[in-house]
Amino acid sequence: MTKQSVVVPEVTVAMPPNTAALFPYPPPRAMPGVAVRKKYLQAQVDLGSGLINGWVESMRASSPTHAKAAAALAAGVDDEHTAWMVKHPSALSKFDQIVAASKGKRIVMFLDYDGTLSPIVDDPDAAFMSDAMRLASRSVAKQFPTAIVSGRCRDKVFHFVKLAELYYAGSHGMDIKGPAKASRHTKAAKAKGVLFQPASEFIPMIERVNESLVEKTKCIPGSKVENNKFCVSVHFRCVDEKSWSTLADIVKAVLKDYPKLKLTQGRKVLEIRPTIKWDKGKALEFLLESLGFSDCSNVLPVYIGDDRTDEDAFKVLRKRDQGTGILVSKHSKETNASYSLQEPAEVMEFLLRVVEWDRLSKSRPRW
Ligand SMILES: O=P(O)(O)OC[C@H]1O[C@H](O[C@H]2O[C@H](CO)[C@@H](O)[C@H](O)[C@H]2O)[C@H](O)[C@@H](O)[C@@H]1O
Repeated sequence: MTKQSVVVPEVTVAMPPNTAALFPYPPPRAMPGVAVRKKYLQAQVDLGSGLINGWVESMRASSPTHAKAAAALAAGVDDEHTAWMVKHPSALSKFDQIVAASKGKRIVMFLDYDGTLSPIVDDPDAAFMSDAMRLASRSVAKQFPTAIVSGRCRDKVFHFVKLAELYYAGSHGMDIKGPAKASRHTKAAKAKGVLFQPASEFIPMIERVNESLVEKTKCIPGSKVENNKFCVSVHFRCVDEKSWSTLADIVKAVLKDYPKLKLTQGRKVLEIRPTIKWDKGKALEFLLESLGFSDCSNVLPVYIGDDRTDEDAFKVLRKRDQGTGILVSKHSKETNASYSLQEPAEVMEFLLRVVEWDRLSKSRPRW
């Protein structure tokens, strides 16, 4: 791939012609229980009447912090979880299987940030990464091309990670940049300075919606609006559950004036983003192409993430029948990932094992 075809300072992605398809009417009814859990896979939130309540239900179901579930898991009597682990085994216990699949292939590492490299905390501005995790990520990036793929704005996630040698795909992949300095990976792939911003025309609109949300959510204690440049997050984590529906209704009311924006759902967060067909899955494909792996069979993308928005990337891996998707979760969730890890500490262990395995592997072709 030539530099000219990779460096795209501003690219407009065609808007879907019919937004009605994105906001169906009449909306499907909210589903309780297992069905709600299955809705986990559907990141986009419908704005129709009643569905915001369905979303609130779904948010409760997909963030199982309730004592009962935790106790069942601790006591080893959660049959559903046991069955889930059979389908999505630990990437640590299946480590040999994962690295065997990479034989003769280049690993490219994709890492989500919140809940994957840093533990989930109440204050989004305090989601710091440990020094040990930073060292592990740096070691990974020495061996393999490595990208951080986050819902956060690129500058903010860089501020947390602080590693110049990585690729960063911020705002759910709507803001992609290559390493500041050329590395052996970037030299090989001629991808230094990659910049892709398919939603730049939305920045003024995002600023307006951010201001409006800040103003209108002031009345909800604990709510927080975070401007992620190409998207906006409205945080529910510190809001009393009794006020979740009210907060969701406020978001929905603001969004009514912005038909070119849509809602997606994360961990106790609603995310407002442009209706362009771009997501973490597309970002993964873009980065693979930029690295010169578009139609290659000799690449093994490994994507590790914890959230619904990461499902777009897991889906791409499944569709390509290539690579390894790893969901970070202690609880059973519908997912397109093949493996699981319980928490960031396990992610770090996995990364260090991959680095060590690669060092010891004499047969592995080098860059
Ligand atoms: O794609 P990610 O890197 O996982 O980013 C998704 C969102 O992550 C952040 O929110 C989440 O983490 C917070 C800190 O632990 C937590 O307080 C919040 O409840 C989580 O949803 C970030 O603040 C959002 O802007 C990202 O969109």
